[in-house]
Amino acid sequence: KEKVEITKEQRTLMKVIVDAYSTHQIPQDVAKKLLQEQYSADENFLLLTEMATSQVQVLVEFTKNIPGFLSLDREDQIALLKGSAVEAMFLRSAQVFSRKMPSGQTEVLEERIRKSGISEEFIIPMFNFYKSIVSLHMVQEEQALLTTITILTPDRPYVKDQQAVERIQETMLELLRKLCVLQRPQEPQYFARLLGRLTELRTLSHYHAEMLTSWRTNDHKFTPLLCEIWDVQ
Ligand SMILES: O=C(NC1CCCCC1)[C@H](C1CCCCC1)n1c(-c2ccc(-n3cccn3)nc2)nc2cc(F)c(F)cc21
Repeated sequence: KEKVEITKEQRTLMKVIVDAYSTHQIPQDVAKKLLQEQYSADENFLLLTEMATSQVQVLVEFTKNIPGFLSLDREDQIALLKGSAVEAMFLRSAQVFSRKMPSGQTEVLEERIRKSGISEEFIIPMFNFYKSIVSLHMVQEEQALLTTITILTPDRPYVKDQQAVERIQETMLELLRKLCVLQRPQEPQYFARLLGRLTELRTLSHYHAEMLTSWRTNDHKFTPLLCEIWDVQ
C-alpha cells in the first residue's frame, strides 16, 4: 500500500493556488441572475459575452499567481492564456452548475440555459459535460488544480518552450494525484477520471465558435477582448 504524503512545499503550493482561485472569481453571480428572471436570446447573448469577458480578465489575474507561470517566456504565457480561455470558461460554467442549490433550482437553471438561445445540437454535449463534472463532487482544491492543469497544457498552439510548461504542469499533476489518493482512498481511479474530464472539455471547446455564431440572436456583437481570445469576427 503506497504511503502518500503531501510535503510542506506542496501544502504551500496548494494554499497559493486555492487562495488565488477563490480570490479571482467574477464579481456578479450569473446563476443568481438566470434564476431571477427569464431573458431573451439577445439579452442572454449579451450576458454571456459580458460574463466571458470578465472571466478572461480574472483568468489572467489567476495565472499570475501560479508559481512559475510568470517566469515562462512572455509569448508563451499569452499562448497558454489564449489556448485555455474557452476551456477555462466551460470548466468554470460546469463548476457553477455543480454548486449545491436549494432543491429544484438546478432544474430551473438548466431549463433557462437550454432556452437561452444556444442551438439545440450543442445543448446535449454541453450538459453531458456539466453532469459529468457534477457527478465527481469535486472539492475546491481539485477544481482549482484542474483549472491550473488546463491552463498549463504544453501542446497549445504557438507555445515555443513546451518543456518549461510541462515541468510546471507535472508539479500540479503530482499534487492533484496525491490529493485524490488522500481524499478518496476508496476510489483509486478518481484521479484518472478527473483527467478524463479534460478530454471531454477539449472536445466541447471545439464547438464554441460554432455555438456563438449559431446563437439565436440578430446581433452577434463581441467585445475586443473576446475577439482576441475567441476565434470570432
Ligand atoms: O454566463 C455563462 N457562463 C459564465 C461564463 C464565465 C464563468 C461563469 C459562468 C453562461 C450563461 C450565459 C447566459 C445564457 C445562459 C448561459 N453559462 C454557460 C455557457 C453556455 C454557453 C457558452 N458558450 C460558449 C460559447 C458558446 N456558448 N458558455 C457558457 N453555462 C452555464 C452554466 C451555469 F450553471 C451558469 F450559471 C451559466 C452558464
